[in-house]
Amino acid sequence: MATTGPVPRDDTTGDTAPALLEVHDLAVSIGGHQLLSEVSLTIRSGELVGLVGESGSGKTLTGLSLLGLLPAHASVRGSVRFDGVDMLEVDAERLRRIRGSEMSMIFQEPRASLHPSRPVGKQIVDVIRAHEPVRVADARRQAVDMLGLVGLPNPQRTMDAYIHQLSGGMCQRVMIAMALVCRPRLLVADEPTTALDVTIQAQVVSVLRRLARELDLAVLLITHNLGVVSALCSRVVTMYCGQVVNDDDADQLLSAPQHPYAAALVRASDVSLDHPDEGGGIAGAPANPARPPRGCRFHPRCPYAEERCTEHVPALEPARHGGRTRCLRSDDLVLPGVGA
Ligand SMILES: Nc1ncnc2c1ncn2[C@@H]1O[C@H](COP(=O)(O)OP(=O)(O)OP(=O)(O)O)[C@@H](O)[C@H]1O
Repeated sequence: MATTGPVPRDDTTGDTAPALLEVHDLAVSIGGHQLLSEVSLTIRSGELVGLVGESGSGKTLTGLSLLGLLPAHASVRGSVRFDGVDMLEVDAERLRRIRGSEMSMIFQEPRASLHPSRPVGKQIVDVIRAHEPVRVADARRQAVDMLGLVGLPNPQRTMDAYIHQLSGGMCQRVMIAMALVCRPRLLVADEPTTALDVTIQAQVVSVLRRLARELDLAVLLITHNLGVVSALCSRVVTMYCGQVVNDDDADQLLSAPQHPYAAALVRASDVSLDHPDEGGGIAGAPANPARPPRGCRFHPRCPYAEERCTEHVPALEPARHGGRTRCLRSDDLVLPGVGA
C-alpha cells in the first residue's frame, strides 16, 4: 500500500458536534444480489472520517448511496439522513439541489468527470449557475477564487485550460474546486489520491485538510490507503463484505485495532510500508457480499475464529476501547497495531 508520508493530522473536531449525516441499517441490492447490509455510520459537521476496506467491500456503493447516485434499478432500504433530510425519500429535484450545494462527491479519475473539450473554468461556472442565481461574471470570480483556494498556482490562466493541458494532480484540484465551489457541508471523496504519485498525493491530502478546516467541511474519505487515512482522518470506518465491521478513532485503529479484519488491514499496510517487496496482502480471498459465509463473514480468513464464529452472526456493538466493532471475540482479543 503506498503512503503519503508523515503529514500531521488535524484533530480539532470534537465528538460533541451535531451529526450531519446519519446512516442506519442501509441495505442495497442490485440485480437480486444483496451487496450492502446493516451499514450504519455517523459523520459530524467538520469531521474527517475514513472509509476503508479491500476492493469489493462496498465502500463506493456506500458513498453513492449517500448522494442518491446508485443505479436506478438498485433497491435500497434503511435510512440516510443528511442534515435532517431523509435522502432515500427526497424527490429528484431536491436531491439535485442538495448534490453539489450541500453534499458533493469526487472520484479517483478526475479526467473521467471533467469535459475534455470545455475549458475547466466554464465547467465550474456551469456548476455555480446550476445552483445559484448569479451572473456569469460573478460566477467566474467565484471560480477563480476557488481555484486559488485549492492551491492552483495561476487560477486565472487555469480557468481557460482544457484538462489535457493539466497534470493529474492539477485535474484533481480542479475537481475538488468544482465539488466545493458551492460550499457543501459534506464531501465524499472516493480514492481521490489513488491515481497520483506519492508526492502529489501528499499535496492533495494537505489541500483537503486545509479546506476542511477553512470551509468547516465534513469529509468521508474512501480509500485503500491507510497512510492517507492516518494523515487526514480522526475516525475510520472499516468495511468487509458489504458491512461495517469496525468504527474507531484513527489512533486506536492504528495502535490497537479492535477487530481482526481491521487489524489485518493495518498490519498489511505496515508490512508494505516497511518492506514494500513483501506485498502485504491479507491471507485468503475476500468473501462475496452476494453470497456471504455463515456466521461472521470474516471467519474463513480470521486467525482468531472459534467454533461459534462459524454459526453466530456478530452485531456491530460498542467496543472495549470506544468505537464499535462486529466481533464475537472483541472482549478477549488483544490485537497488534502498526509497528507491533
Ligand atoms: N452497478 C453494480 N451492479 C452490480 N454489482 C455491483 C455494482 N456496483 C458494485 N457492485 C458490486 O458490489 C460490491 C461492492 O462494490 P464497491 O464498488 O462498492 O466496492 P469498493 O469497496 O468500493 O471496491 P473498490 O475499492 O475496488 O472500489 C462488489 O462485489 C461489486 O462487484
